[in-house]
Amino acid sequence: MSDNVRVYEIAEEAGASSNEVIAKAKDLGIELKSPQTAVSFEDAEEIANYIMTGKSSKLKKPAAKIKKAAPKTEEKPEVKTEEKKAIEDAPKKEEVKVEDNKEEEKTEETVEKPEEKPLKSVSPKKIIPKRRGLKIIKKKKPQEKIETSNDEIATPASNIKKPMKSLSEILGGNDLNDNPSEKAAPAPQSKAPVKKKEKKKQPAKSHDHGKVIEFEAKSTQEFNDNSDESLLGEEVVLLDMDLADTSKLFDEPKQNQDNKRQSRSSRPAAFGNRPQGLKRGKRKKRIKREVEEIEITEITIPEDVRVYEFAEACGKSPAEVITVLFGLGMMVTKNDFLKQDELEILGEEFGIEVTVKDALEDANYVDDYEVEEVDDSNFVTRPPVVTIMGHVDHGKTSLLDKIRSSKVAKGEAGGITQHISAYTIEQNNQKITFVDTPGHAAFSAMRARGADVTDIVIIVVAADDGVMPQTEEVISHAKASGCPIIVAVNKMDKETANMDMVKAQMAEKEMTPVDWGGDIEFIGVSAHTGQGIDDLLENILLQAEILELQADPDAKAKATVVESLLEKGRGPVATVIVQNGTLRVGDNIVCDTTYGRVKAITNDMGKPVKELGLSETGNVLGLNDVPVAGSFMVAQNSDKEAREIATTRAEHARAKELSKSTKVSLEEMSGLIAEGKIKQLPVIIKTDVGGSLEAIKGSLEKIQNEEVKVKVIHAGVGGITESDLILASASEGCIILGFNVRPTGSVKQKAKADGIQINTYSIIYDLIDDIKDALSGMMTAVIREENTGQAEVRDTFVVPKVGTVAGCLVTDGKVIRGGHARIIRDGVVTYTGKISSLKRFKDDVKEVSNGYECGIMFDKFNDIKVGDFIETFIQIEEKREIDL
Ligand SMILES: Nc1nc2c(ncn2[C@@H]2O[C@H](COP(=O)(O)OP(=O)(O)OP(=O)(O)O)[C@@H](O)[C@H]2O)c(=O)[nH]1
Repeated sequence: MSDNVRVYEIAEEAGASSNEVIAKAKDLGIELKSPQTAVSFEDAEEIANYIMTGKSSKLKKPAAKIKKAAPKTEEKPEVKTEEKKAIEDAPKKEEVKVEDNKEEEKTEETVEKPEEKPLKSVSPKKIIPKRRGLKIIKKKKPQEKIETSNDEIATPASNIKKPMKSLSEILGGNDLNDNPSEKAAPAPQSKAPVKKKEKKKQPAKSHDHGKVIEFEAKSTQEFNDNSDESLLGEEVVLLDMDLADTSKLFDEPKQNQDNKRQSRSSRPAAFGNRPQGLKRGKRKKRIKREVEEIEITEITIPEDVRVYEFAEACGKSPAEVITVLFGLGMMVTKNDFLKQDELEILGEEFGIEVTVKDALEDANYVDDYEVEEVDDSNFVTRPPVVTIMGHVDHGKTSLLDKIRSSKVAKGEAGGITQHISAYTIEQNNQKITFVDTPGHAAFSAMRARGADVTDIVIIVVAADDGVMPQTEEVISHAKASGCPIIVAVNKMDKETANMDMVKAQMAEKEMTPVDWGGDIEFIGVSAHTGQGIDDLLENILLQAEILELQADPDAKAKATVVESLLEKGRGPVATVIVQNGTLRVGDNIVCDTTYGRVKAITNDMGKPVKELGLSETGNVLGLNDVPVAGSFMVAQNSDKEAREIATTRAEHARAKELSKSTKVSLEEMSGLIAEGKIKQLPVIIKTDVGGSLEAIKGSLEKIQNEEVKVKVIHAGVGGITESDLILASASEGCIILGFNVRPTGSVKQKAKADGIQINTYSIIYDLIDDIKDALSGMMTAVIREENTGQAEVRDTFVVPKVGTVAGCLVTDGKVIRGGHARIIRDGVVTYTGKISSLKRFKDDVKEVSNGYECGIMFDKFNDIKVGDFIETFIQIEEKREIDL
């Protein structure tokens, strides 16, 4: 009740301007400065009433009240007629009002307010108008009520004297049949309404609220005399409406509802009583109702949505979402990301259609490119991109070298192709781009990527070796790529070369040669002599012709990154194959999460070029970071555009990474619990090129069993830096693995000082073997038992304060002091422990051999019986190796 009302609010209520309000307030002796000035509710009511009725108790203070009371008696007939109407309407009103249970709240407000009034103004008359929102109507006999109400009004004096009732009193005393006179108590309330009604109906509303009680009461005495019991069996309806409202209930139901809401406002009754109410309270209620009423039937959410975000979108609580998933055995917390299947389940459960929005919708630069740039009207034939795959040492690099007449293999550490590289050659004035893939199994992921940009796959099989395990793997990858396959049977120069053997083995793998009725071309070649190479190239071109490879050379460039590295002095370098358009120096490019401007391009021969055409390959400089091998490089209209796409994608990638770390299924949870035993070897991997990085990371992550595993804390392209050392020191036992990178100067010294182990490698097998050894060392040793001997208990001696000594004969092997032993009685092991004392006669001995007698005592065990057998054994710790 201490709330204040601002002038503009009064103006709004009274339908006047703020200035008018200020002026009228002045008449009442209330000084108001501006529309923002706050006044008490009492004053506000006075002012509003004064504006609307032209009358106010504040104009003539105590006298006015009396005056008001007086005309009331004269005017009562008028009141009565209205009241009569109300009573007549009452049964109808009941039906409507009964629905609104919240009416009780209103009555509480109305009772409190009048109680305050007597403190201020002496006369109870003043109080009575404050009562509002109470309408006590007896359900039956409405006619009687009219009569009684007439009588009541005839006794205004008693009403005036009547002190204000509490809510309970009012409720308890409104048996209208028995005590109609008590309703007279609020009679003075009608003074204001009566006056208002003299002028016009509208303003009267505010003061009519309390009248219903009034007209049904006969006398204050009766009112008081009423007991709660008197209401038993009667239906009492409490309405927060005045007479004017009552009529509106039927005429304008909507407006009436509004009134109901208003009256529920926490505003003081005197002012809040007004039909229009104050806006603040009103708005609140409305908003609440609207929220409740909205039924969510469909939602659109981003791909990575957390439980609480989903719950919010559905208008549910996170607990409801968690409960549903929990019921299905999925353990989630409110911060966990929801998977696709979980979203589907939840959608079904809540009856909500869930649409998953692509989080990268605005940064899907590859899709956008396809839509905007690819125009088949400009298509021309493009050179094929060929990937050579095969088992290690079957001669992929040698073959490519022969084709290009260069010796790439020589420079490679350990003679192994460490990463994908691409080259373009010309055959009969037609270009062919080759992609060389490494032979090691660790690079299988990269091979799969290689096949993605590939038009034709060449599987190299050594004619002397035939199909090897990796050949089989390669076949699967090649088939999965859907590309035409050509088998190059290499090393045909060798005496042991056996084309038919290769064909037969390949046919077993559903790679039937054309001359055997299949569809795979087998070309015998020799990387050494150059035999069959032309034939191979001709075949490639033939296949390309069949494929009708086409692209638009005039479009903006789209290329695939087949390799990436960080080069000192040059920055990030991406080896790309152009798939559409022409990539030029100066192009603004985006490459997944990286972006930049093409600073320079070098072709596969290392020569600077201005542009790369269709299917051509080269190294691109100018990206802000090392891109992921396999990502698409697309030219953008502006630097800003490129940056925005890359930034959005980088943020999304980060969120994804985060989501991975928080997503835990029930299955994983139990795994994690068991993981208390799992030992992790934290590593940081640094490599010279992106391809090696991924391959090493992938291989290391695969090295794990139920007990040990590698935990890659960080993996990056580039040299080992101090920040790597900081990262390593934060993780106990972390090893830094450098592949083709080495720590220098301060980094080396700091690592030594901090005791951080840095292992560098140039051969991937060595790195993997080292890690396997390290993991094996971390595995718990297996304890193996080895029986050493057996002794039979022939006698027992109890030595006071010492224990029982078993007099034994060693029947097998030897018994060792301090060794482990089992006591076997009737074939059952009754004790397992350690031999604490071993004697021959009186002497302590270390061991007693087969056929000799001895005295044996056990550690804290004396229950030894004649006829028991003592089996002795030793425990041998055996180191295990990680088995992969
Ligand atoms: N006799 C003979 N030897 C060959 C031929 N092609 C390759 N070699 C030899 O086979 C070995 C392996 O050749 P690479 O070209 O390195 O084989 P790769 O498949 O590229 O091997 P990785 O790079 O380790 O995957 C080398 O010693 C070559 O000299 C060939 O046609 N005839």
